[in-house]
Amino acid sequence: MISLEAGPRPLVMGVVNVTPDSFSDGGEWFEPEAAIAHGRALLAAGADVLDIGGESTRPGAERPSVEEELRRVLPVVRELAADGAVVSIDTMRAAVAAAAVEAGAAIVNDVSGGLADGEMAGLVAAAGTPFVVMHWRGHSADMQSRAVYDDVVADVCADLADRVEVLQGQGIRRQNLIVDPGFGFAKTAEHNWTLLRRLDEVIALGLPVLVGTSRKTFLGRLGVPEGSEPRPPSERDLSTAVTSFHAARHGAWAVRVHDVASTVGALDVADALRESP
Ligand SMILES: Nc1nc2ncc(COP(=O)(O)O)nc2c(=O)[nH]1
Repeated sequence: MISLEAGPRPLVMGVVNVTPDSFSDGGEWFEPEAAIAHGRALLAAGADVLDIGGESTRPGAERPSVEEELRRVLPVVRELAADGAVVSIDTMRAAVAAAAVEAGAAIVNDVSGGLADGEMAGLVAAAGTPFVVMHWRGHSADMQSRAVYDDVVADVCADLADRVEVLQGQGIRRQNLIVDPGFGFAKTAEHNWTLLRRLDEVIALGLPVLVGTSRKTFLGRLGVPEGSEPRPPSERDLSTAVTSFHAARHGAWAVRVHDVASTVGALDVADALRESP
């Protein structure tokens, strides 16, 4: 069973997207065998958890059917859980979460925090699994139109606190809840940087915090002239690792990354710099 106590070092959640169109690595691991092999490679590189997703959340992505999402993720969840890996299922659908837990998933990671499927909270409450509640303002198709805040950090924290309240009222135990500010979801680049700068305020909610900045576009725009194309996702792992270092220094519970090795290295540096107890 995974600990939800924030340790001195964040857990590393390795991303396995079994999708043809994820922004960050779309199509690379679409076949089950490739996805399983990739998951094993991430474990070998030091991942503590593997986050398996069958639906791309990139802006404008077409939603697969439930049957298609199940077809994509179940063989991968089953095989990697059978290896003994701690697997989280990245889904907004209760039916997919239920089947994945049945197949061995230990965590449900829902980018909608239970908003996209009214059955999700009951399923998670009954399953008793940890539940990642990410800050979300609607499906990717038009989410950026809702990237409007008075104070993005205060608003995101208030929204997350409200969701946590509602989910507890729907039977999910507080000690099973993890929050995530949802970098890149209904957020501009400036919103993402502000959330990172003031990460302490998210941590102050008093729940484990998952940070998912990996390969997101705001990192691709670093050092790129205004108006030019951002660097491709494959060139964003170094800056991702530095955000993992930052997350570690602020006490995040876990970081969700595509490239595990570079983040493990960054967390090793954070460990070395930590005042010895
Ligand atoms: N909890 C959580 N889950 C997520 N799932 C997908 C993506 C974006 O897609 P990707 O898998 O291609 O990174 N980002 C997050 C995130 O930031 N937090």
